[in-house]
Amino acid sequence: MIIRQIHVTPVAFRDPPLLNAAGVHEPWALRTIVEVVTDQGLTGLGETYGDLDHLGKVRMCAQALIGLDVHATNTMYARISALLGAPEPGTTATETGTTTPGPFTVATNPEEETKERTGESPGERTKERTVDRVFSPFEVACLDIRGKAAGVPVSDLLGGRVRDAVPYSAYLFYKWAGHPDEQQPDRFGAALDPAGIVEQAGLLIDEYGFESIKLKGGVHPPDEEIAAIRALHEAFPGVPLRLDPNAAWTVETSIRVGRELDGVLQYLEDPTAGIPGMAEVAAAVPMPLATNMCVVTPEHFPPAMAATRAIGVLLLDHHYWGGLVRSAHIAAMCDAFGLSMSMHSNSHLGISLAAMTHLAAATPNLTFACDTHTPWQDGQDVIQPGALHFTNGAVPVPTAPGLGVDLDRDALAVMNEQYEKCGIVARDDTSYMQRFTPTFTAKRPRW
Ligand SMILES: O=C([O-])[C@@H](O)[C@@H](O)[C@H](O)[C@@H](O)C(=O)[O-]
Ligand SMILES: [Mg+2]
Repeated sequence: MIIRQIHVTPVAFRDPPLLNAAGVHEPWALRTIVEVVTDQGLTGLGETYGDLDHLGKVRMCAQALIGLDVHATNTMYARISALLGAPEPGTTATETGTTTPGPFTVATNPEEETKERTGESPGERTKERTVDRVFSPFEVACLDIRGKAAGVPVSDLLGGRVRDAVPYSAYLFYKWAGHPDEQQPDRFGAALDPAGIVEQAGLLIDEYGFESIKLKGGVHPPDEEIAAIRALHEAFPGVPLRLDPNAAWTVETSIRVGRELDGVLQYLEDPTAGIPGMAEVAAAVPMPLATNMCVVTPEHFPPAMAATRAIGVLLLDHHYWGGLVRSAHIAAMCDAFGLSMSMHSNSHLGISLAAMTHLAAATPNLTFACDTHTPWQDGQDVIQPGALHFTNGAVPVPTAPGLGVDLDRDALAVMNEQYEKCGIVARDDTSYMQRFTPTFTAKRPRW
């Protein structure tokens, strides 16, 4: 099964004004859709970030994969590494480099970003992180093809599903009623205080049946966010709750909030920046700490696990851990270290939701409900309707061959046109926020 063509299409879709520590979501979210076509006419789908710099890398690397067999993912990874100037897989990295925009709310330069995560000098593997992100959509597309050729779902290629449906959590955001320039509230309305957050939770739970709740924090002073969590606890007794301020707090603030929310939170996600700070907090609060910020590459495991454990829960994300098979290896590592697992999300479409669902279904130790931004897409998608749906907050694992989703070519064309017209080329929550609040800074820690 030789790769003959690869189509790389940037798309944009409407995104509500969701608030976070970095600012606010712009009116359009970007993604890149990858289609791999083989000599036998089989097509596989992948989805990744849409920022221009990343898109350029995906396009450049796509050319280098033509002529390879869809099983040759090691060769694909090596070719992408070489093109992006990363060290050969299996050798020691010696250079620092640039990173593509990824899953982190705050855009920092790579050196500061690494320092923040690990508390150490810039990691030497920044380029490998970029390789993982660029490689991921191609790997997913190849697995889609391999599943179609073998007549089995992707979850079977990952070891087989251990659950028939993957639970997701209601991912709540503080938000404005609508984008200020549009002067029209969106259907989700404003959520700026505990009552608004409880109302939003009610809406998402009614529509999707979610049985866990995550609140994106780091927006209001911590006491207001504690009040929102308490209000959720009261309104939805027994429903597991998580709070994620994206490292907007100092170690002291994190410890205070963690202690105040004893018995209320299932876990506290990235309260503070860096492994050393997280370790200090973890030692002083009653609940486990989770992360998608301070452990994002294998080299972060040893410092995160040393002495006092910095984290108890890892949020997996195949978009930056290098695809589905590499993510399964990370899950094995979590098992070895006794870490629990959940799944991280950014604004995404249905190809990603399908890939996330297959991965979570085939990962026995991923036992916490996963994050998803799906409700915020509000029905917009590049896949044909019907293949994925939520029942009691869970997505039944597709059983059709491959990912089990088909591209809606008309929708792809419309979303590509939206990309061309929307005028956004990279996610920038901070600058968008500063248009309305010029004094806003994404400085961390803020409280
Ligand atoms: O969509 C957002 O604003 C989130 O804050 C996202 O960018 C984060 O990467 C993410 O969901 C998280 O868990 O940190
Ligand atoms: Mg997070």
